[in-house]
Formats: sequence, structure tokens, C-alpha cells
Amino acid sequence: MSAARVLGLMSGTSADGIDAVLLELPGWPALGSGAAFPALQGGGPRGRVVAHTFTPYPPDLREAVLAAMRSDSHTAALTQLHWWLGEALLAAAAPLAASADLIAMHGQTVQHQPRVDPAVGWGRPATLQLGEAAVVAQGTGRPVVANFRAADVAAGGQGAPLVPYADWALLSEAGMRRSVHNLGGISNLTYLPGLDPAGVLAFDTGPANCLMDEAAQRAGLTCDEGGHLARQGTVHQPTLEAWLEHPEFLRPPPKSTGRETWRLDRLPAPVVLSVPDLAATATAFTAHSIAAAYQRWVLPLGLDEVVVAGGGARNPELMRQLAAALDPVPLRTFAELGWDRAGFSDSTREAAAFAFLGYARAQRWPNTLPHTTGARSAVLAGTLAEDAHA
Ligand SMILES: Nc1ncnc2c1ncn2[C@@H]1O[C@H](COP(=O)(O)OP(=O)(O)OP(=O)(O)O)[C@@H](O)[C@H]1O
Ligand SMILES: CC(=O)N[C@H]1[C@@H]2OC[C@@H](O2)[C@@H](O)[C@@H]1O[C@H](C)C(=O)O
Repeated sequence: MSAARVLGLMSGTSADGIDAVLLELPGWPALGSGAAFPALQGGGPRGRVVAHTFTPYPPDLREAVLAAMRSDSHTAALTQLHWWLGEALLAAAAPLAASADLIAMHGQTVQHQPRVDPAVGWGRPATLQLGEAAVVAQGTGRPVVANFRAADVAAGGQGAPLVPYADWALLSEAGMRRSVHNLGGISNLTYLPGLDPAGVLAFDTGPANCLMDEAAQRAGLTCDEGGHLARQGTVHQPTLEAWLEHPEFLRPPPKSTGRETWRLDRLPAPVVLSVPDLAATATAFTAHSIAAAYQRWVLPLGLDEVVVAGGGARNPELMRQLAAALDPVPLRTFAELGWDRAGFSDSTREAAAFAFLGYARAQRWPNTLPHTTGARSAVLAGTLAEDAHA
């Protein structure tokens, strides 16, 4: 029996487009075999990314997603967006779907409201990922797993982060205390203290690129490419200190957060800053808040290294500040660990993780770590959409 091949589709909070990866799982039980989750041994990656594409959202689709994130959409527009994203996901999946046994799609998060907060109108924990799975199932003829976060929220969890289950299954290593850190729109980490899933700690630390992106947008740019804007500016210390007082940082894990929380208009603004100074302050804030999360929650457990993924790993200024703030714990890239030889890179890791979550769901293995999401128990995350012939 050849190894399972799963197509993972990920569109993150930066809302820039869709990563599609084909994950091959040699050594894992065949799909539908009814086998139990096998005992893990050695180190990862326990899978191979054999193809990767990135399909940017066209500008009008991206603007519609950002409007939904800002709560600027009415229901007619949201309905259109749900099906429009389904078509975009199908277009991203189509070239690789014929080689896949199964498709796993995250969809596009437009709102993430992980806890009760009457001040912002959150009466209950809730989260919403858009993109109609039936469009992808009908268009490709492949079974599709989607809507991954709902079962965990219904079980009392935050529905996030979910990638840590896949990080543990694919990347954990016996005898190595490692953190896999994602710098996307939001910053999140998975602490893997060896092979024991009970020891995994995972949470969102706060903003990664989202505030830097907002600063860059004020200069007409999509992001602070290479950290150039931040290097031209000066950190405004009173603003930095005010931002670091945010109550979110003191909340203990399990915790998740979203772009709704990390917006410049929701942070104190003691003075009006120039764009370069704003970029410099946002970059320093990101690095300091991440380092503080490590100091509070991770370093006491013992940490050998941090491996960085996500678009922020391509911002040398952020990486320089982060390395300095985490010193003496070394900051490494996927390439430095040789993980790129299995196709794991900062741009494939999350789509590969959702491919594995979909594979585990299809195997009917509970595929969440409830101590990382706050749920009462592990759940079967993801619902299955199939076409009549699948
Ligand atoms: N060369 C670069 N220089 C600076 N920043 C970059 C560069 N390349 C990417 N980025 C940043 O990375 C962001 C995209 O990162 P990524 O694709 O990992 O986010 P995401 O997956 O959408 O978010 P999340 O993981 O929070 O869901 C961009 O918005 C940009 O800010
Ligand atoms: C609700 C949602 O989409 N959350 C994302 C987001 O992006 C990073 C962080 O916030 C994390 O909680 C999560 O993503 C990853 C993929 C996760 O669930 O593990």
C-alpha cells in the first residue's frame, strides 16, 4: 500500500493568499486501515512535503476578507465571501488534487472570539472560518475535511491553536526541548519537550506581523519588507511601555488571540508617531512581547532551542531583535535543522499541519491536545464533505 497523500490548504490571518501542500506520509497507517495512532520514535519530520504552491488572493477578495475581519460586512456580503473563498480554495487545490487521497482545508478565519468579553460584544466563545468545503469536494471529487475549530470550541476550548497536535506528531524529537515558533499575523508557539504529548505547551503570544503590517500600510506598503521601515525609525519608549502593559500578556495559557485584539486603534497612542517610528515601535513590541512570553511560561520548563517559521522569519530586523531578547537560547531556521530536505519550511509548515490534522480526522483519531486549547477533552476536529462519487 503506498503512503497516504493529503493536500493541505491554509490561508492564515494575514489574509494574503492560500498555501497548498501535498503531504506524503510514509510509515503512517494507510487511510481507512482502522489502525490506532502508532508510537512515535526518534525525531522528525515524520512526513514529506512533495509539492507546494502559493496562490495570492486577488486584491478585491483580500479587501473583502479584511472587511469581514473589521466587522464591516453585512450578511449578504459575508454569504458571497463564503462561496467566493470556496472557489478560491478550489482554484488553489485543483492542480494538486488529482495526486491527493484527501484534502484538508482550514478556511479563512474572519473572526476569532475565544472567550466571553462583553466589552467587545462577545457573549460566548466563538470562531468563524469561511470557505465552503462543498465547492472544493464537488470540484475535485476528493473527500474534504474542513471546519476544524468548531468541535473544540463546542467542547469548551478556544478552537486554537490546533497546529500543535500536528507539530507533536510530525516534528517532536526524543530528548530535545524545542519550541516551534510561528510568526504569521499572530505569534504562536508549540513547545515540544520530547515525545510525550502531555508535556506540549502551546499558545498565542500576541501580535507577530499584524501591527507592523498596519504601520507599513500607512506608507502604502503591504508589509515592512526586510524590516527597512523599522530600521529607519526610532522606538518610542513610552508607547512601547504602554503597549507592553496589555492585560493579555499576563493571562496564563491556554490562550489564543486574533487580529480583532491587535489593532493599532485598540492600543494606547500617547503621541502621534511618524510611520518609521511606528514601524520601529511595533517591531520592538513584537520582539519584546514574544520574549516576555518565553520568560513567563516556557523558560521555567527548560528550552534547548527555538525554531522559527512564518513570514516574520523573513524580516531580518525582527529576527535580530528576537535573537537578542531570547539569548542565550538559540534561534534556528527549519533549513538549519535540515527539515527543508523533507519539504518543511516556514511557508509549508501550517498547511502541512492541517494536512496531517485532516489525515488524523479521517483515521478517526482524536486530533487535538485539549490542555493546549482549554477543551474538556480531545475531539475529532474537522467535518467531512464528500461528493456523491467520492
Ligand atoms: N520579506 C519579508 N519581510 C518582512 N515581512 C515579511 C516578509 N515576508 C513576509 N513577511 C510578513 O509575513 C506575513 C505573512 O506571514 P504568514 O504567511 O506566515 O502569515 P499567516 O500564515 O497569514 O498568519 P497566521 O500564521 O497568523 O495565520 C506578511 O503579512 C508580512 O508581514
Ligand atoms: C482562529 C485562528 O485562525 N487562529 C490562528 C491565528 O494564527 C496564529 C494563531 O492565530 C493561531 O491561534 C491560529 O493558527 C494556527 C494555524 C493554529 O491553530 O495552530
